[in-house]
Amino acid sequence: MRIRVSVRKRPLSLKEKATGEVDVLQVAGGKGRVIVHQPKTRVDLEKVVESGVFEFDNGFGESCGNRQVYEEAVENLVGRVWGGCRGSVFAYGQTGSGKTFTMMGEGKEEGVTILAAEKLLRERKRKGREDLDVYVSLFEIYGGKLFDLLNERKVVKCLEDGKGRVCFLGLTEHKVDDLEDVRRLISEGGEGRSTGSTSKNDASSRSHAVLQFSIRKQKKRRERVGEEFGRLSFIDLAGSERGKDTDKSDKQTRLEGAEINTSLLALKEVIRSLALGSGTQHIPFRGSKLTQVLKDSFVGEDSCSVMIACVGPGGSDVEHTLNTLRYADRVKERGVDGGGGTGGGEANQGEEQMQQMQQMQMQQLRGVNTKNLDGRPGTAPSSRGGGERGGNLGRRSLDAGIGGLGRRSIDGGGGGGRLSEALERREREEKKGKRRESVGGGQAAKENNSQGGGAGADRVASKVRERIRRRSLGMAGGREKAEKEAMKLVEKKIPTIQGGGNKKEKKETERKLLLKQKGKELIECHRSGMTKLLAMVKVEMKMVNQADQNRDFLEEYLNCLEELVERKRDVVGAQSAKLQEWKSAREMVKDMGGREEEEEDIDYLEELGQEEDLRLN
Ligand SMILES: Nc1ncnc2c1ncn2[C@@H]1O[C@H](COP(=O)(O)OP(=O)(O)OP(=O)(O)O)[C@@H](O)[C@H]1O
Repeated sequence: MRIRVSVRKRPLSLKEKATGEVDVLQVAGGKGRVIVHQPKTRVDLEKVVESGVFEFDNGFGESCGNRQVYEEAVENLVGRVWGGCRGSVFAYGQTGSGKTFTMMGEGKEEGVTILAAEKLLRERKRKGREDLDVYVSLFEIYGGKLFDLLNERKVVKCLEDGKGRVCFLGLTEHKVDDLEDVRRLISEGGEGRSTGSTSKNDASSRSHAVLQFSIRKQKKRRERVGEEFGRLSFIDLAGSERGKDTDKSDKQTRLEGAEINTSLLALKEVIRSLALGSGTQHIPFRGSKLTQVLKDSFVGEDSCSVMIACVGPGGSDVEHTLNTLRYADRVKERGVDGGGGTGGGEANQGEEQMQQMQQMQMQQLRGVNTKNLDGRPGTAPSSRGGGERGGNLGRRSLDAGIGGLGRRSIDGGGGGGRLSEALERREREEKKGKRRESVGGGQAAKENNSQGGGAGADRVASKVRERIRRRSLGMAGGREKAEKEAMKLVEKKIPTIQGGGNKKEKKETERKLLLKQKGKELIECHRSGMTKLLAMVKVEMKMVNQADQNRDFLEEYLNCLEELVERKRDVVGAQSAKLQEWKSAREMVKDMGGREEEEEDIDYLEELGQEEDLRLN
């Protein structure tokens, strides 16, 4: 599996220009080098600009059209489909960053999907492959379900055949002979897509849209459809967003936002696992509908993918832009050959995987070839800073410009800065004799108490213990009450099941069931997150000890730490997405006059989430 990663910057919109937005993004001459300038005010009120440099396979500035994006990033993949390849092109980015514009086009600017269709149809003629037909299907993934956008939004099932290949039950495929057919189908399907409004985009796509071109052999007698020869999927992912972007939106939009983020995290997790593993590695394709659908594009020797990371240039979006670029950077680093795993059970990724990751980091470090802006071999690893206590690495005053900064200096340098600050703090605390252990989740803290677990970890552990105690008391003393409540719920459900309940009751019951389901998912997600964190803590302990004993290990240590922090963010991100889903479901129940039965648990989880955030920051 190979992933090419490109970045596309859109121009400032009229609205942004009117509000005086500053362009903080520079794409250097189509080479794939992207520079982000992030204005900041330091604690001493000095204004500084942190500049970060990222490198990708391609970079497209605001003056590049869709055709250039297509020719440089996608065309090659289209050609490979005629060799039987299963490929995918996916656009990732913040809401309003230009994903739909790039994929589907707008006005006279044709999207890369149309341009790819043009080549597919042209090649068919040129190669004289009239024995093969081109089919188009278009569906969206919304709320964990698939809807056929070319067949009145009928529900489609995503299954696997005996050979482990993904197939779509109930999805209509439309044979196309010319480009007009494709244009018509795309515009027809686009009308049925779920859209909503966020603070960043008035017509935001609230679903992942998947346009598939299937190359099929002509069907033989008795066959319903011809055998598939190759497949090319274009995925216009729903916008990644932060709670802030949807905080003024309605519950539905927030619930959608949480689901979108969950599936994007699952996609990242899949790519990460693919790059880590050999064939025996578990790949969590079942983490979301999106990853189940994309499975074919990621496994197998003939699979190939292109990611187009879309970014906005505005200063107010710089956090988003950095998030997108970091996500893309991870995909690029990970998206290498190998990754042939077909996915087994939903096993937890434990210590073994972390060790593999550690090894891989070291290998990467040995082969690292980072350049400074001027093209000279750089010193990025050391500029990541721990050894130099580089709290200010990657920071320059406005006058100083950006020259000479290492790659990913915001990410790396800033991270290094945080690390060195933390090290300094630790030293200070040690001197005062009140060093606090700052690693580990609740469970981990419990286990690590013998190693001097500090107040933060203790607090989490005591909360867990308190919760377990309260639970057990409730079970011992309140069984009767619980049974009564269960009966009440069943009684409420009976009229609905018998079809005799009124609409309101039915809705209320459905919402309560949804709330219960979301609660269950939240707790499962929390539990698996804790297991992952625990595995990470074990690796961290080893790393810290090694780095303490052997200073030569410091650079490897910093790289591993960076990876660990990223993984912890993912775990916390997944937990807060699930928490958000649960909260939206709870609000829906409250609206119907329902009671909050699990408030206590959630207060606890919210607090835990805040603890995690504190620990990561
Ligand atoms: N490269 C570009 N050139 C000119 N205008 C662009 C470009 N990219 C995006 N735009 C404009 O920006 C706006 C938002 O773009 P678009 O709808 O494609 O964003 P999106 O990433 O798909 O958002 P969402 O995830 O919310 O659906 C549109 O009005 C579009 O015309």
